[in-house]
This record gives sequence, structure tokens and C-alpha cells, in this order.
Amino acid sequence: MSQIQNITWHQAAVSKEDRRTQNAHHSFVIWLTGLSGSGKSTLANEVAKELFRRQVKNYVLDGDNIRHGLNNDLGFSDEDRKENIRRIGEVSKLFVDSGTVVLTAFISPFKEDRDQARQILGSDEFLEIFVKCPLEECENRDPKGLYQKARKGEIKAFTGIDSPYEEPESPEFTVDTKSSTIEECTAEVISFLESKNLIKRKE
Ligand SMILES: Nc1ncnc2c1ncn2[C@@H]1O[C@H](COP(=O)(O)OS(=O)(=O)O)[C@@H](OP(=O)(O)O)[C@H]1O
Ligand SMILES: Nc1ncnc2c1ncn2[C@@H]1O[C@H](COP(=O)(O)OP(=O)(O)O)[C@@H](O)[C@H]1O
Repeated sequence: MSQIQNITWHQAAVSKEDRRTQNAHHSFVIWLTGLSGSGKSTLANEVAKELFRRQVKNYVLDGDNIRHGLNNDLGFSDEDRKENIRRIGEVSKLFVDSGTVVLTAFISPFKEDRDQARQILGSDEFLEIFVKCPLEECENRDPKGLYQKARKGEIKAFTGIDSPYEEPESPEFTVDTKSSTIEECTAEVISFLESKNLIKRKE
């Protein structure tokens, strides 16, 4: 519940545009969404490495990491996931204001919550990328052994098992991590960003 009262917005002396001009690149959010084990963290980090090589200031916000700190008061109820995603939308906005390209790696299972994040950022600064991978493949990978625990009932409300995942209806881009390798998916994301003139093509 918003508690904004007797609070005045201060205009920043250095604007987002000033920062973008100095960085010589745009700032925006690459919002990765997909099941646990679909490849969000792997892909976010691979794309981050390539952006870094190209001198594009960037930062990865990862579900597992953020839940150790900023969001360590949140669990996996629908309400807590909603609040998780709202906060990440707001944090991403601050990073975008600072001139940074943000890569977020959160399951973000609910369409309404992803749409709210898009609203917080503004459509031209928000790219939803669906990290597509069938549940069976994610379960086979099971990099943290969590699906096995969820199947045994040791973890409740696990996405894809007993908590829903709403697939994006019209994401800006989709990568299929079952049929393409990590290297291919990374190259596809980079080409997509180039095609939108969000980053420069390699000389
Ligand atoms: N119940 C349940 N459901 C889904 N995931 C679970 C759950 N419990 C723990 N985990 C681990 O938490 C990571 C997901 O956190 P997120 O912040 O991305 O989730 S959400 O966007 O709020 O739905 C997720 O990480 P990823 O595998 O990287 O997606 C899991 O490692
Ligand atoms: N094309 C691909 N893109 C990303 N990850 C892949 C791909 N193919 C296989 N993987 C593997 O799938 C697993 C994905 O784990 P992770 O990146 O932690 O997923 P998430 O963050 O969505 O939970 C890793 O072990 C990774 O090596």
C-alpha cells in the first residue's frame, strides 16, 4: 500500500540523458522470464559478459541473489512474488536512471506483475525476453535439485509443479534454450539488441 504523503520529488542535477550521453549508449532493462532451470541466470551472465566487452555498463539482478539481501523478507506465496517483482521493477528503474543496462533473472511467473514492471519502467525501456524451455527439460537439468525436492513435497508452491507459470503472450524476444546452445542464445540476444539499435554493432 503506497504511503506517499508530505514527500517532495527532487530533480536530479545530472539527468538520465546526461549519463547516457557520457556512456555513449542507451540504458534499459532486459527482463528475462522463465521457469527455474530454463537458463535465465546463465544467459543474463553471458550477455552481461559480451556487453562488458563492448564497454556497455551493465548489471545483473538475479532472483537467488536478491532474495539473500534486499528481498530476504519474501517467500514464494503469490503475494510475496508480486512484491518481489514490484521491488525489482523499481530497482531496475534506478539503474536505468543511472545509465546502466539491467539484466533481470527472475521467474516472474505472473503476467500482471511483469506488466506492472513494464509500466514502472516505460515501454521503451523494458524488453521482455521469454527464456523458453519445457518443464520436462528444466526438470531433467534440475541444477539445484529443487524439482526433485518439489516432487517429493519438500518444497511447496514450486513454479511449474504446484504454482503456476504464465507464459508471455507477446514478449519482445524469445530464446529457446532446449534447442539452442548457450552460445547461440547469447548471440541471438545480442543481435536482437543490435537490430533495435539499443547497442552498437561491432566495428
Ligand atoms: N517455491 C519456489 N518456486 C520457485 N523457485 C523457488 C522456490 N523456492 C526456492 N526457489 C528458488 O528461488 C528462485 C526463484 O526466485 P525468483 O525471485 O526468481 O522467483 S519469483 O520471480 O518471485 O517467482 C529459483 O531460482 P531459479 O532456479 O534461478 O529460477 C529457485 O532456485
Ligand atoms: N541454451 C541454454 N541457455 C542457458 N542455459 C542452458 C542452455 N542449455 C543448457 N543450459 C543449462 O541449463 C541450466 C540453467 O540454469 P540457470 O541458468 O541457473 O537457470 P535459471 O536461472 O533459469 O534457474 C544450466 O545448467 C545451463 O548450463
